[in-house]
Amino acid sequence: MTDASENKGLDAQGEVGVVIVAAGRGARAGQADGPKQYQRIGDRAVIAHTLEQFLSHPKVGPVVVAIHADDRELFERAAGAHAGRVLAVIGGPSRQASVRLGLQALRERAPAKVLVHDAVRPFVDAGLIDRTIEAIGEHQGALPSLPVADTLKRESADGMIEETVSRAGLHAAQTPQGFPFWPLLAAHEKAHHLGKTEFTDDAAIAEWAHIPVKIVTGSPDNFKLTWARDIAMADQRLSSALPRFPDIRTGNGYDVHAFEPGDHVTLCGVAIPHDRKLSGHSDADVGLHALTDALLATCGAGDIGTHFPPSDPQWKGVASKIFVEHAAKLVRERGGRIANADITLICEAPRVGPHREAMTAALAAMLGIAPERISIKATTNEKLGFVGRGEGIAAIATASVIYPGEVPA
Ligand SMILES: Nc1ccn([C@@H]2O[C@H](COP(=O)(O)OP(=O)(O)OP(=O)(O)O)[C@@H](O)[C@H]2O)c(=O)n1
Ligand SMILES: C[C@](O)(CO)[C@H](O)COP(=O)(O)O
Repeated sequence: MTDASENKGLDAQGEVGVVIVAAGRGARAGQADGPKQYQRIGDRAVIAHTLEQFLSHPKVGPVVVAIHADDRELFERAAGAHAGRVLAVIGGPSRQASVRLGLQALRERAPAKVLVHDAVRPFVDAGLIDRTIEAIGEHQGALPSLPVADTLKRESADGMIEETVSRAGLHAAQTPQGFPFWPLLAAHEKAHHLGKTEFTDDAAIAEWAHIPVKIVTGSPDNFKLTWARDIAMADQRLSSALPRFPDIRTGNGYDVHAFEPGDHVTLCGVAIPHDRKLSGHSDADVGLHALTDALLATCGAGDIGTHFPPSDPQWKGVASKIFVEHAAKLVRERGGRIANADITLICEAPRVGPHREAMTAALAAMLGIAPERISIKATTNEKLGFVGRGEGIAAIATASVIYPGEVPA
């Protein structure tokens, strides 16, 4: 459970505890693969978003989450690192029962105030939490709500309109609903003992127990995920905003091969007639070797020698295409998408220009990306050094890959 050290969890009147109810089955949302609080929206589960809002709030102290007995694993997986910062208790057969059990788990800690929130309202924000906490008095609860905007109709048993109901003074209730801790716990326990189980929110129990409740301004964003379409809408909203810190990685590679007697060189997958060949264990395609290293570098997967040791006879004379395709496969297995690849060949001869198009097409096929995402350039070394003396060919390569998720903080 979170602790209240260093003033965290304290407001002017004392500690603020939180009960998040997450034990429902989500029958109306009808998700086949688990209750709505564990559905993924954006990059995390609904409940992870909700927990984050409370756990990052400076006035929030101990947090209890009421979960269903069948959902322990789901909860721990969905809440991730947050799971260790809250107390998970088993909820009851109704929201009301889950709230009571959550409040009872806070009894020992006895915070001055308590907020009760639906796990399935992931768009609660710090301002709303603040407004609610501030409005809680020693003998008064606080309810965020919005005035009803639509005209209201009562339906008759035969599906016709029976009457138009005035919306004057009507509000749609949201959570978190805030209360002084002891009066709310007492009201819940009394209702339980009297078998009163009809309350759909805590403000209704407070009303029954004569605890005055003040309205604070809710937030239109703080909607409850009730139906499947609400989950889809929440996901769309978050996904369109993501990612804020996209995980774009760049890798580079460098390789050199010396000339030896022969009649062609293979560069970027294309055989080019020449008066010598490049020496090497494989086909010595220096451009593809540099690119293989660049791709592997984007996911920390070692280098070409790690995967294809020159000491291994099975790679003797093979086309270097298989090295690049292997590296691209490792990238894809990690969810990566290759954004572009850029190779510079450094040689006095042969001339690369006439083969550039064929090289680009070959690389596009190896990487499974569009040709315009590939750049192949060549330069001489101005007759300087080993390249300038025509002793061999060097290549440098850069690859950019976008991986799923965000760069961790
Ligand atoms: N026995 C229950 C029932 C509901 N809740 C929680 O109360 C919140 C609001 O309830 P609702 O939207 O009605 O959720 P469900 O009960 O899961 O939905 P449904 O009624 O469609 O089954 C949710 O966070 C839900 O997990 C709970 O903790 N315990
Ligand atoms: C608590 C609540 O979210 C306030 O609007 C609502 O009452 C929950 O009701 P439901 O019947 O469980 O959807």
